[in-house]
Amino acid sequence: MKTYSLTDNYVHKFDSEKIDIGLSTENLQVFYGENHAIFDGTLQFRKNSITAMIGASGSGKSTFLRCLNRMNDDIATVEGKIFYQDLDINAPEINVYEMRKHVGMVFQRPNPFAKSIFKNIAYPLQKSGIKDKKIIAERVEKSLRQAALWDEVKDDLNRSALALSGGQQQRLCIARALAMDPDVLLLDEPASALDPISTGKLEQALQELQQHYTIIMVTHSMQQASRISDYTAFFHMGHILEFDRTEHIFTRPRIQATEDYISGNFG
Ligand SMILES: Nc1ncnc2c1ncn2[C@@H]1O[C@H](COP(=O)(O)OP(=O)(O)OP(=O)(O)O)[C@@H](O)[C@H]1O
Repeated sequence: MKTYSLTDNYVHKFDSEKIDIGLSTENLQVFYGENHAIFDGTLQFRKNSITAMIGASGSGKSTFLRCLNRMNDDIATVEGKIFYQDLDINAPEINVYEMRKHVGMVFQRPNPFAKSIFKNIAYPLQKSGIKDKKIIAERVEKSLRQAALWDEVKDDLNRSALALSGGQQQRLCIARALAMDPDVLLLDEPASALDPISTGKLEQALQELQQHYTIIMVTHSMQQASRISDYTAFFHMGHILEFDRTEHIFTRPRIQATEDYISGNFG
């Protein structure tokens, strides 16, 4: 395996006076016991954009992503700051349940509830205190439309979600996250279990959503990152070695490790 400098990096910084930032991290460090998994993760995620996180297996992408809505609370020690609308989401006064309504997450494997399509979305809304049936029905429809699933399921919302295809289930999970009205959507390899047609539909849905959300996505597919993301962060051994506009990363990266990774000469 080639060795690369871990201090030679380029992380583009936005002028936050001019550019809206949906989420940002400062000096994020993550430890699993003795294992130092993330070193100094300082990154800004632009609003109304898709940011892809790429890098080899074990480079820390999922660890970083999971910190962004505190999914690592019980399994790792997280140091540094994560800001959502000027709030440090790790501050003691933050209600994690409320915070996750603003920063939603979709996992690698679709994980719908063993309930109807309608209830998959209605149930979390009811749990969050919304009782009005009309509002719930409107939210179900809106989020299914946003996830580009409505046309495929509208005729039978009482069908079991488990009877949907994997790709449909993943879009249902996106709809479920969107129904809570988040600003930020985190996705951990959302298409890894999907066939190319389902992946295409999912990517199309994400590109529509990008107009209204801050989307942050871990992907193993460099084609996917280059097709749909606006910005790309390249991770290596727990370090963010490069962060820039996706077109720069894929056409003229500044860091040797990035160039080797995207051209398949890595390791
Ligand atoms: N729950 C955990 N407990 C202990 N160590 C973990 C845990 N999750 C991840 N790690 C370690 O943290 C490091 C980063 O792993 P992480 O899963 O974040 O990488 P990744 O880039 O997302 O990898 P992949 O692409 O394979 O999903 C690795 O050394 C991994 O072994």
